[in-house]
Amino acid sequence: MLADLVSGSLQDAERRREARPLVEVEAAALARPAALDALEALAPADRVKIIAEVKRASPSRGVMAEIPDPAALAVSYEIGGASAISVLTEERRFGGSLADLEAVRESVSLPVLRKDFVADPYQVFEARAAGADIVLLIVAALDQPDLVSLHSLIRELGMTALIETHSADEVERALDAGAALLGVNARNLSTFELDQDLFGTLADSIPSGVIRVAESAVKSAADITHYRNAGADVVLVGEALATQGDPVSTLREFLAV
Ligand SMILES: O=P(O)(O)OC[C@@H](O)[C@@H](O)c1c[nH]c2ccccc12
Repeated sequence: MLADLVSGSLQDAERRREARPLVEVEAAALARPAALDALEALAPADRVKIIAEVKRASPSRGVMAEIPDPAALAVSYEIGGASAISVLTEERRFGGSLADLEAVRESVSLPVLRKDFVADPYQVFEARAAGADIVLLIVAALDQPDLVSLHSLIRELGMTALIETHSADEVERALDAGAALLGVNARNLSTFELDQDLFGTLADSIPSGVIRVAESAVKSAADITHYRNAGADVVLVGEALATQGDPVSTLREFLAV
């Protein structure tokens, strides 16, 4: 399933590349104002930080939120106290787009994360051209040389990689690749099963100095507390915020733990 998601994203990138060749996207990426410093925005603090996600749909849940105005949702996230905004740009199963990311970028002053199945340098240049500050790299979707080279490119463009893992081996690979912002996804992207305790199991193997991000499976403030107690510096929340009528108060409640 993960392989299908990656190949779908790559096919979509190929289609966009026909309309807009790499040289053009590269020029647009370099013309952007410098990326925001995500490591500073997400640095460990005496309170938990939240990356709030603009998420319409997922393979496991189907369509969950219409989100006619992703920029307005992102503004609510900023008002509610989020430290960064994640935008799904995967089109086929998550219903996102780079246009969503650009709209969000124009409307908030927080770092913005491109959440997609990135496996080709073209997608990294696209992310920067659209104004992303952070790019997700999923260890399970990449071999080690690609993980290392995509991470280098992300840094060369002044951005930060959120390197996502789902096992002890993957944490080791992320650290070998120089991860400074390391995510543990509670959801297995091949089976879609959730394991909310995985973060706690792996947290000790992440050295201090690396920002620890717990991803997925937050439904209530108690889940934020669960991750915080297990050592999370940052929690990434999608569905619980995107499907909420009042994301500002939900976020404030999540941040009050
Ligand atoms: O909606 P949730 O359970 O709060 O999860 C958000 C986020 O962690 C999830 O969307 C996600 C984590 N890693 C991913 C990789 C690709 C697509 C999506 C994801």
